[in-house]
Amino acid sequence: MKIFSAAQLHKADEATTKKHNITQLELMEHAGTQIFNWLHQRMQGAQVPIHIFCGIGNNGGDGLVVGRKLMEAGYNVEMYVANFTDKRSKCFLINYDRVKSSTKKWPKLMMSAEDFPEINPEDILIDALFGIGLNRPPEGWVKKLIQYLNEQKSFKLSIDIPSGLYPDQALEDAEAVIKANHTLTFQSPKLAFFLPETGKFVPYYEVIDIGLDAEYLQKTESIAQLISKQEVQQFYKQREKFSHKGMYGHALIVAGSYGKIGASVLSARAALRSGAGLVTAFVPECGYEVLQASIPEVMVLTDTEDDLITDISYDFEPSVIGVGPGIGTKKETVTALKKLFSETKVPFVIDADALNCIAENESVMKVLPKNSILTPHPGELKRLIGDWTDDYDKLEKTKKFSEEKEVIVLIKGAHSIAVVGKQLYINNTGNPGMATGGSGDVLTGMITGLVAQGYDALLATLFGTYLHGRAGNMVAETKGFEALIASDIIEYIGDAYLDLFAQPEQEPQQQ
Ligand SMILES: NC(=O)C1=CN([C@@H]2O[C@H](COP(=O)(O)OP(=O)(O)OC[C@H]3O[C@@H](n4cnc5c(N)ncnc54)[C@H](OP(=O)(O)O)[C@@H]3O)[C@@H](O)[C@H]2O)[C@@H](O)CC1
Ligand SMILES: [K+]
Repeated sequence: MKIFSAAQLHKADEATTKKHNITQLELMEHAGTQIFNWLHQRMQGAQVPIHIFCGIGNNGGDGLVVGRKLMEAGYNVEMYVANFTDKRSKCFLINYDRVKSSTKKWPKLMMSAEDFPEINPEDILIDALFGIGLNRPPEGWVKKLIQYLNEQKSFKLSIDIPSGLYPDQALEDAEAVIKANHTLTFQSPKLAFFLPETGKFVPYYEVIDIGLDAEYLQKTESIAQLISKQEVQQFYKQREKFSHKGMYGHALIVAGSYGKIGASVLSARAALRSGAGLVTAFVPECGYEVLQASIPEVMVLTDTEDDLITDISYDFEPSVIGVGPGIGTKKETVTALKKLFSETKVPFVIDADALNCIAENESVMKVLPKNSILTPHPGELKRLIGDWTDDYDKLEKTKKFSEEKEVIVLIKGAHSIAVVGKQLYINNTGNPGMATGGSGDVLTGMITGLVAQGYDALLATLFGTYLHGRAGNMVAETKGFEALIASDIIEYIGDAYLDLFAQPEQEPQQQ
């Protein structure tokens, strides 16, 4: 799904009204009606008090439409207008009048903190103060209003975006943003929903299709893409009946050091479970028995050193090399990596300590193979590209790094983001239970296993990240977040594949 900027959405709005000969007011009525339908379906006429807080722009206009519709349907509604300026939008004003003529009552005007209403914990709050037209942080009594609403225990529903948040710009005042329980957003999720500093204000959201011009949206290059099941279904390569293991590649996993041999076990097993035809693990001598005993399907090559990797040599042509988990950053390992990168012409998946070795040694950075897939967590990313001021600065710096080095960078996080030049692809699976040791080693193995099978670097990155998160979600369904460990993720890779094309269960037919 495409993620558009505020500017693009405003243009889409214009294109829609022009091309389809509908007015902005009709578009607003349609958008507000959809929010009303969403609420009505869930509330079924319940007389829970609903407080709607409207600004004076079009987001406020949406709030007025919702309020009018709810009142017409007999709900217990109170509407407030935060009159922070007199520059009210045209559609707001028309809807303001419509509220009066339909309900015989004006919304309550709020001019200062004295006008804040009393709210009970079981009441519902609807936030229509600011939408994507916010252009500076809320201040004064408006900021106080946001804080007052945040103090309430009531359920908070934001229209389009939690007020105070920019859709695609860094947050300036985290104290002036509605902490929404749920957000109903128009047409496209906003980039802010997926970034750590701003995503915390959007724990749950749903996209409401308000019918913006499909052709315009299709033609417009979005600022990012959200990768969900619908997208990854297209990536999947079906296996052919007359295929053999040689067709699914031979992955080499270079991982582990004394005390961290588990990392190589996790990566190698994950590469196998993802479908690599053959997997060989290259480990320090001390890892030999552990690997042979724990994964009989994996072949093992060992370094001459007992405790660490010092010289990576092998006697076959790997289709891909996954390198880094648990290897440490000792001088000898750095030298081995430099040699590997300069002498080998195969696709690489580079993770963990291999990334640290690159960041700490300019001579290794210089031989970083083009088209590699790098999978840093934020700490490793910082070592690679330097510090950033905010999430957007982080994305810009990563784009630059990706362009300069011609590599794919997967920034791991709650929503992992694959950066390929200027393009951003946002993963939509995973859960907080996956923040556990070894989870990244599993991902490295999975992406390596997919490249081995012939998926190109970008597809392998996106598909692997999706499956990793989906498998983690399936573990969480039975074990919860806390008990989830990295090995569990591997055990659910098969289920994650099956789930790609699983049909939803049919309700049993009534006799
Ligand atoms: N996309 C679509 O197709 C559709 C979009 N729709 C809806 O429109 C929304 C966007 O509406 P919008 O552009 O009128 O902006 P919105 O956020 O309501 O208000 C901004 C107003 O506040 C002001 N202002 C800004 N910052 C401020 C601050 N800190 N403190 C105080 N004032 C501040 C600013 O005025 P300024 O003072 O800068 O002149 C402006 O007047 C969108 O989110 C969605 O809900 C739907 O109707 C359906 C179709
Ligand atoms: K809002």
